[in-house]
Amino acid sequence: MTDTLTIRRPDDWHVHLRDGDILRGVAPYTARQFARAIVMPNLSPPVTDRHRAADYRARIMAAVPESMAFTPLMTCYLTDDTDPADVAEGFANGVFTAAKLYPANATTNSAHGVTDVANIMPVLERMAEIGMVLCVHGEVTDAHVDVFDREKEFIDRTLALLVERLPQLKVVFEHITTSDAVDFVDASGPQVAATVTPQHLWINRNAMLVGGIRPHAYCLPVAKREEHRLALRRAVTSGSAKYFLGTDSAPHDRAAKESACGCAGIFNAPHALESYATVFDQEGALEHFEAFASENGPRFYGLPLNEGTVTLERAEVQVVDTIDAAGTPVVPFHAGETIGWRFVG
Ligand SMILES: NC(=O)N[C@@H](CC(=O)O)C(=O)O
Ligand SMILES: [Zn+2]
Ligand SMILES: [Zn+2]
Repeated sequence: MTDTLTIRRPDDWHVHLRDGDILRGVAPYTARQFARAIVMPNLSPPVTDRHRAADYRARIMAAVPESMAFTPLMTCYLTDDTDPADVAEGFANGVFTAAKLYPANATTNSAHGVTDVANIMPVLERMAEIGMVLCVHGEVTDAHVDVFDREKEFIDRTLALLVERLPQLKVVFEHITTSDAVDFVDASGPQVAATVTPQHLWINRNAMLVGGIRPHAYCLPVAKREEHRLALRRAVTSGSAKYFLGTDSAPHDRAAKESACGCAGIFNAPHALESYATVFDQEGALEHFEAFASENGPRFYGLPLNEGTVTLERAEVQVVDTIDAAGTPVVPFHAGETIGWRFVG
């Protein structure tokens, strides 16, 4: 049995660091484990152009202790009015690493998102030309579609057509939650990849709804049936280069989640790597963990692999009930539970 695990330093290809005080409270948790992170642009107001992205990047750098070598990789929040030239210039200048498609009103702070992918075709065509990655929150927002079917519907109505229309465009289907998404990614060419969160590998929809309604298990896309969780576990541990680590760590004030209309999002940054490692261990697939955490992502994005390593050891770690994120109480994923791996550094 392996009792320590040393891997190339990993990256997080999808994280919400927020802004203001809570940014200072949460960013060090990500910077402690990951060399780089793709930072989501769904602030209020959203990060819709290269100037806002450069300013936000500076605020993130200021929030991370200097002793931590961490590089935030910025994304452009696409709207119906995004200027292709601004996106391309931001990419050329190294301000943007990717652009983010939020279907309007699909999730937290997505009201300014795209109402119809047809509206951003010129931006997407330009991105395909310059090799810039599109990150996608893949859910339809049609009120008639059941919330558990929104990811599958998005594949059928939007994503399949987009990939067919722009075969060169690099697309990350983010935080996938269904076997339908796994099937789609597996059947697509090498320009389509996916991230998977720790929570979707750990919980199914029962975690949210059995024995009481549990707001800290609520995120979007919502956790699905057990068969989907198992399909996600098989996908990430298969050794396929199409899957990589993206936590979707999404902190919200405890009170905003424990509410009559609780916010979507799970704060998993404090023990993200240990949570994933435990899954790979349980599946007998630790040999594929390093590629998932540290290699598949940078190769897909066309970025260098990190130098340096991190080490995990087999040990019982008790996860605290609440974290004080610079004044905001936030409940972490696995709160009150024990995880079987410890992050050494
Ligand atoms: N995942 C979530 O449930 N919430 C995210 C938004 C998102 O990634 O969809 C957030 O910003 O809170
Ligand atoms: Zn999302
Ligand atoms: Zn997210």
